[in-house]
Amino acid sequence: MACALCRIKQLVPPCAALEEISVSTALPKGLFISFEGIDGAGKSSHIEALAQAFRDQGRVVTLTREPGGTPLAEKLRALMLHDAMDPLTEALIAFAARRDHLVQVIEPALARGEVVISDRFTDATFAYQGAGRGFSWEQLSVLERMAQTGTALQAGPAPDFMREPDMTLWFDLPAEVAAERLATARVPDRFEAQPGEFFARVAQGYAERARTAPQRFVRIDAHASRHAVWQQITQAVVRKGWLAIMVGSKP
Ligand SMILES: Nc1ncnc2c1ncn2[C@@H]1O[C@H](COP(=O)(O)OP(=O)(O)OP(=O)(O)O)[C@@H](O)[C@H]1O
Ligand SMILES: Cc1cn([C@H]2C[C@H](O)[C@@H](COP(=O)(O)O)O2)c(=O)[nH]c1=O
Repeated sequence: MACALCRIKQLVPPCAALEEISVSTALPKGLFISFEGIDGAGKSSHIEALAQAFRDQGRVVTLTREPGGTPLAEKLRALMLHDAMDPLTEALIAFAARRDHLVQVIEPALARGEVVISDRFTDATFAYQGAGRGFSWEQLSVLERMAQTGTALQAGPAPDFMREPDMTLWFDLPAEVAAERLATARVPDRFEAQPGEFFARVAQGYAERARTAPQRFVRIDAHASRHAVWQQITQAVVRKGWLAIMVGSKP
C-alpha cells in the first residue's frame, strides 16, 4: 500500500512514509524469559506481576510452566511429580515434556512476537536431575540439544539453532531459607519432599549453570523483601530495553 503522496505523484519505488508504515506494523521481536530457582525461592510470587508489566506496555504475553504447558506435558508433569522412577527416566520425561511444550506453545508464541514467560525451563533439569540426582551433565547436554533444536518457526535461525531463553531470572536463595518458607505452605510433591542436602545440591547446580551462561542469567537475591526482589526483576528487564522504566510499579 502506497502513502497518499505516492499515489498522487505515482512514485515508484515508494517514499519513506511507506517504510515507516511497514516498520510500525512489523511484529515485535518475540522474547523468551524463564524463572528458575529451588522450590520455595519465590518465583510464583512475581511471575504474574512481570507478565502484567509487559501487558501494560502493550505486549501479548504467554505465561507458562515446566514441566507442563500443554495437555501432554501436564500429564508428564503429574508422572514426574508423583511417580517413583530412576534419574534417567526422570530426565527423559522432562525433555519429552519440554519438546512438546516448545513445539506446541513456545515457538508459535515467539513467532507471533509474544513475550513467553516460563516458570522453569532446561536449567531446572540440570539443577534437579543433574546436580540433585547426580545425572551426568554431558549426557543432559546431548538431550538438551536434541530436544531444543529444529523447533524455531521463523525464517532466519540456522538449522542447528538450539532454543534457549533470552533471559533467565535465577532466584538464588539458601536451601534452608526456602525450606522454612515451604514448611507450612502445602503438601509436598516428590521433589519438595527431598531432604535439605538435595536442595543444597540443586542450588549449587543453578550456580554452576549460571557460571556457564553469564550473558543469559540474571541473579536475583531472593533472600530480600518481596519489594526488593521485584525491583531487581524490573531493573533486569528495563536494562535490556524490553520494558520502559516503571515508576511506582509493584508485584
Ligand atoms: N521475598 C519473600 N520473602 C519472604 N517470603 C516469601 C518471599 N517471596 C515468596 N515468599 C513466600 O515463600 C513461599 C514460596 O514462594 P513461591 O511459591 O513464590 O515460591 P516458588 O519459587 O514459586 O516455589 P515452587 O517452585 O516450589 O512453586 C510462599 O509462601 C511465599 O508467600
Ligand atoms: C522443569 C523441571 C522441574 N523439575 C522439578 C522442580 C520442581 O520441584 C517441580 C515443579 O514444581 P513447581 O512447583 O512448578 O516448581 O519439578 C525437575 O526436577 N526437572 C525439570 O526439568
